[in-house]
Formats: sequence, structure tokens, C-alpha cells
Amino acid sequence: MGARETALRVLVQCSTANAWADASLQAQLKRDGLSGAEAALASRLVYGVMQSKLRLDYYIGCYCTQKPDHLQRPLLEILELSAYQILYLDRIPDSAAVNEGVKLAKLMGRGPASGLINAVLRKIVANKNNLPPLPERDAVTNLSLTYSHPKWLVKRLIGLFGQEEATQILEVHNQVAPLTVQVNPLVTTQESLVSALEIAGVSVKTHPWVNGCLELTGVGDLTQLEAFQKGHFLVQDPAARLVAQIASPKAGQTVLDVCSAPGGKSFACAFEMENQGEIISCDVHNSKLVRIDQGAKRLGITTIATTCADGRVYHEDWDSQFDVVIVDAPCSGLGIIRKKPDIRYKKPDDLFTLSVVQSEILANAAAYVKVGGTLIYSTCTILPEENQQVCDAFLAEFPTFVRDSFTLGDGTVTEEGQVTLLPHRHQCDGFFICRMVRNT
Ligand SMILES: C[S@@+](CC[C@H](N)C(=O)[O-])C[C@H]1O[C@@H](n2cnc3c(N)ncnc32)[C@H](O)[C@@H]1O
Repeated sequence: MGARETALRVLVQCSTANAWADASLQAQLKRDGLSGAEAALASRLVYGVMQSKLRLDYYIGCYCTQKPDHLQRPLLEILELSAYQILYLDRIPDSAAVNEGVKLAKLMGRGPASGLINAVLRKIVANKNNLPPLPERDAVTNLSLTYSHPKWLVKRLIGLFGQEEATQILEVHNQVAPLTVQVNPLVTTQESLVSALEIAGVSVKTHPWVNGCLELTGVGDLTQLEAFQKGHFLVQDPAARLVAQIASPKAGQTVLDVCSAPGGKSFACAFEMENQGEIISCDVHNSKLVRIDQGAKRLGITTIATTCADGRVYHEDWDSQFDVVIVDAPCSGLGIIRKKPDIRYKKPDDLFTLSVVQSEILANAAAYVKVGGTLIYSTCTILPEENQQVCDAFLAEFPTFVRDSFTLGDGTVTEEGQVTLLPHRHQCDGFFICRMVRNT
């Protein structure tokens, strides 16, 4: 079993079973027993095709007698995989990309279509330095094909940020996000961690404005690093770390993390609290709680208790009991397209349902905040209907809460008590954070 076959199986699961690429890839790599260079190639192929799918399909359509979406499965996925190698990967010879495509067609029981695969791929090879121009007729179509984002999303981004900034966002979505980790101040210092990582051959850069956040390159298998095994750092995006910094729980306080798996915000709160106090980490999915327990153990955190709870269901025992309540709500994830490129292709119909769930969780969680306590609402999306509008509706219904201003690590004061972070502006995931306080 080779990298291309593994990648093909993942792409087919994504297009036919609506699977998520990362979960499907991890499972398929395991099933196929791939590791090292072969696993790296399979990942590169899956994520690369996801990042450039619409553009690849456009070129395939130019050289194929059938429309790409009329092709029998998995012919389109085979063409995408090979076209990606021809157009984007220098180290794979074009002839190998064509031949492997033909082999995959035969392997998948599509032998009769191998002539079509061969013909389309050979035309792409012949024209790779003179590809047909992308249509210029309107900006949305052009940007959609250039950056492989569905038209609805391109339109939304232009509507929210204007064409120039929307283009920057689309561009950054197709770039590799840096691997970022947070120093675990419970067991080490930034200086010692940087030195340990550098001795292990890792290049380290401090994040430009988020304290305790490091960008790593040349890591290899991160879990093999001694510093990882000893719990000296937490893999986490700077934006996610900020949630705890903005919530600012103090040593000895009580925190309720309502939607907490796999535990990132709870761990960061424990760092803020110097591992003193009480953190209750909930999630509606019981099976996810084990990741929080394992993570807390590795990081030396002893103040987290996990429990399975639906954030929409009221718990009398928790009423007005917490200094800080965090609602890191389930969301569309449109702020993390750099890390999960297939999020862009999920249907937008869910957005309305999501905002209903988000509002229900926030309204219920508010009951658990002490008078004078802090309520945080955060998401990894940049759409106002999942963010500002959820908070606006909540505050209109619960006037005992008001937004509370905070200062970001770069010195920016957010008077309005909320911030939308964007990868190209803030060097972090797209994120929304709103801080509210309970007055009475
Ligand atoms: C954005 S993720 C949370 C990430 C987490 N806070 C972290 O930093 O690692 C949202 C989580 O909400 C959970 N969730 C979804 N619906 C929920 C509900 N009704 N009540 C509680 N948790 C829910 C999901 O299982 C998911 O783990």
C-alpha cells in the first residue's frame, strides 16, 4: 500500500461520506501501516488537493471530454491527485504522476477508464507551463477558482472585509500554519524550554505578541521530544492561548469550561492559575473527556475535574458558583481553514442551526457565573452570525451582563470587550473572543 492509494481512499471518504480529512487520514494511515516519508507524502497529497481542489477541477474540466462532476467515482479524485502532483510538486516526475494515476484507476476497478485518465493527465503535463487562464468575468468566480474556496464563502468574505482584505484572507488560508506551542509555566520557563528544544535540533521563534507562545520548525515527530513527554509545553494556537489570558482566572478561583474537549482552554487556565483552584471541564461527548485527563496528567495539572454535561442543560448545583465561565462554543471552524482545509467545502446550511446551539449554551452557562464574575464566549470562526450576533442577542436578553474591555498582548485595547482575530493581521487562527462580566 503506497501513499497515493492511502490519499485516494481518504479523498473518496471525504467526498462520499462527508468525512473530515484529518480524522480520515489518521485512521487510513494506521490501517495502511504507513509512516515516515510515505505518511508525509500521503498527508501532503490529501491537504494539497483540498487546498487546490476547485482550481484543479477547472483545469481537469478544460482537458476532459466529460464534466468533472459527472465522472464516475473515484476517477475525479484520481485525476485531482495526479494533477496536484504535476502542477504543485516539483520532486515527483510528471511521468510518475501520470503512470501512478493510471495504476490507481486499474486498482480501483476502473481499468476501462484508464485511457481517459492517461489522456487528461498527459494534456495537463503538455500544458503545465501554459495553462488556460482562469475566467476573469467576475471577481467572485475568479477568487473562488484562484484560491479554491466556494463562491458563497468568497462573497461573505468580500462582504465582511472588502475585496482586498478578503483576497489576503483567502491567500493565507492556503499557506501552512506555523506549529505553535505554549510554555508550561508550572514545570519550566520559556528560557529553559527554548534551550531544550534547540538542543533537540528544533528551531524556535517567539510569537510576535502572545506571551509564552513559541513557533517551532524542524520538529519531526513532536511526541518523541523529551520536552513533550515531560509536559514542558502544550501544542496550541496563540489565539486559543489568548482566551485564557483574557479570561484571566486567578490562583484559587473556580472555573467552569463548558465545551472543553480536548482541553486546551482548561489547560491554559490552569497555567494562569498556577495550578491552584478548581477547574471543571465539561463536554457533551463522554468519549472526549479522556483526552483532557491524559493532557492534564502530561502537563502536571492537578486542578481539573472532567464531567460529561450538555451545556444547554441547567445544573442547579453550579448556579452562581464560578468566578470564570468559558463557552468555547462548537462552531463552523471557518477561522482554522489553514489547518483544516476541507472546512471550506462544508455546506453553509448548518450556520443557522449552529447559532441556535451557541445561543442556548451561552444563555444556560451564564447562570453559573458569580456576581462580579467573568463570562467568556469564544469561537474559531470569523462570521458575525456565530460571534457578535450571538453575544448581542444574549446581552439584550440578560442585561445583568455587560461587555468588559481588555488589552491584547500587542497593547491593543479592545474597548468594546470583543475581538475578531485574523491570521493575516494577527499571526494566529481566525478567532472571536468576547469578555462579559456579571454586574448583579
Ligand atoms: C471548539 S470545541 C472546544 C475546544 C476546547 N475548548 C479546547 O480548547 O480544546 C467545542 C466542543 O464543544 C463540544 N460540544 C458540542 N455541543 C456541546 C454541548 N451542547 N454541550 C457541551 N459541549 C458541547 C464538542 O464536543 C467540542 O468538543
